[in-house]
Amino acid sequence: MGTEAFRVGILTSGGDCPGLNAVIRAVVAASCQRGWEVYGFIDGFEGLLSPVRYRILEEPATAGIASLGGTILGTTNRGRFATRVGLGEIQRIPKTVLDEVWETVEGLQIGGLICIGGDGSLTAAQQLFEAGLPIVGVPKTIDNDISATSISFGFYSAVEFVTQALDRLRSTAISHRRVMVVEVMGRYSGWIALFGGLAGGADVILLPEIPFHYEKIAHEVRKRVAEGALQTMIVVAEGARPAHGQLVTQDEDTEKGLIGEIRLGGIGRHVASMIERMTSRESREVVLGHLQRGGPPTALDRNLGMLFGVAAVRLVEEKRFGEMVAFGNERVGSVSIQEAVRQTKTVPPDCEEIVAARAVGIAFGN
Ligand SMILES: Nc1ncnc2c1ncn2[C@@H]1O[C@H](COP(=O)(O)OP(=O)(O)OP(=O)(O)O)[C@@H](O)[C@H]1O
Ligand SMILES: O=P(O)(O)OC[C@H]1O[C@](O)(CO)[C@@H](O)[C@@H]1O
Ligand SMILES: [Mg+2]
Repeated sequence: MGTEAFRVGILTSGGDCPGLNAVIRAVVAASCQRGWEVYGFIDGFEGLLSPVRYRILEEPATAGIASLGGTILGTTNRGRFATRVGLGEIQRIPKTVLDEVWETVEGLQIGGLICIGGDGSLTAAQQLFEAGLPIVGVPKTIDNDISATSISFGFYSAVEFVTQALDRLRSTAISHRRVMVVEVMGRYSGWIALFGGLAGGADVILLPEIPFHYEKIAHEVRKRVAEGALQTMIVVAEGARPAHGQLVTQDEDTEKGLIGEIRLGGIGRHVASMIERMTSRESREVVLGHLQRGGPPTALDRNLGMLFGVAAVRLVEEKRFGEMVAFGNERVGSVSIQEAVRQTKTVPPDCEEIVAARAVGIAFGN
């Protein structure tokens, strides 16, 4: 690296996620070990545009942040870097925006820019790399929808919260003999619904990957009532939809001109009202929403964040730009960002967890 101070940039982009601060902490600590300076850009890629906003991250100031939820750098999934606006739809970042990023990175003499983001932000990072910028990617997602890494931080923190929420909701559902419909995040992937639903003892799990039939769910509820069950717990992924129906979305942001990914949400209410109508069992819906993303990371997610941060610094040191840290074969390695964002990782309908769930009587509405 030579003796002159090397400067690395870091940013967090997309929805926030438990474990981001653990990555930031590891990047700062590992960079300091090498005598590098770390510039943390504020509010994701937006901080690279005029007026450029960054903080110089020093080692002592980041000690202890790994246990904190959110990101000390701020993040956004709205603005001038929209690349994904629906399942499989990719947009190009305007050249004027790419040119401005170039000027910032060149002007500040950033030798490597570590972009921590989900599938959309990494698609943006790939476009910056193609424009010649020294980009290294770190996958972050509560949705677990990034292929090429078998695991990413944030997911298990979200699953833990869903599990605890189901434990609580069951006792009130039992007391009132109700059907409880719990809507969870995950966008177009059902991982949070599946893993949270299994751990939390759901009776019915509705996934984007398995279009459902209301009649099948109603049949399940009636069967359970006939068998003496006091409650039925239904977990529905925000991206789940009936076999002959549409995704339920919240379009207000797009109407307000805030460009970014389509917002999903609202299917829980439809399921609860249909099931109440079809079975005459009182039903309630609960949307867990951003509670799944907030709060401190689990121990696993802190440690994963640390491993990913250290690996990202190593990629910068080795000038392996265009690569993303990835977990596979029980170790941390890397893959090209291009490869990593090519496909959304969805739940295979015949995966081990679903086969096991069916074996213990959990229904999927199909
Ligand atoms: N500055 C930005 N301007 C516009 N869109 C952005 C910006 N930064 C990220 N995005 C968009 O936000 C979306 C989500 O980002 P990303 O995939 O990184 O996060 P995520 O973990 O999937 O979380 P979420 O999808 O909830 O934001 C993507 O569609 C991406 O294109
Ligand atoms: O911050 P927002 O725009 O509400 O994002 C919500 C989305 O972000 C995620 O939390 C993470 O991708 C999704 O599960 C959810 O659809
Ligand atoms: Mg995403």
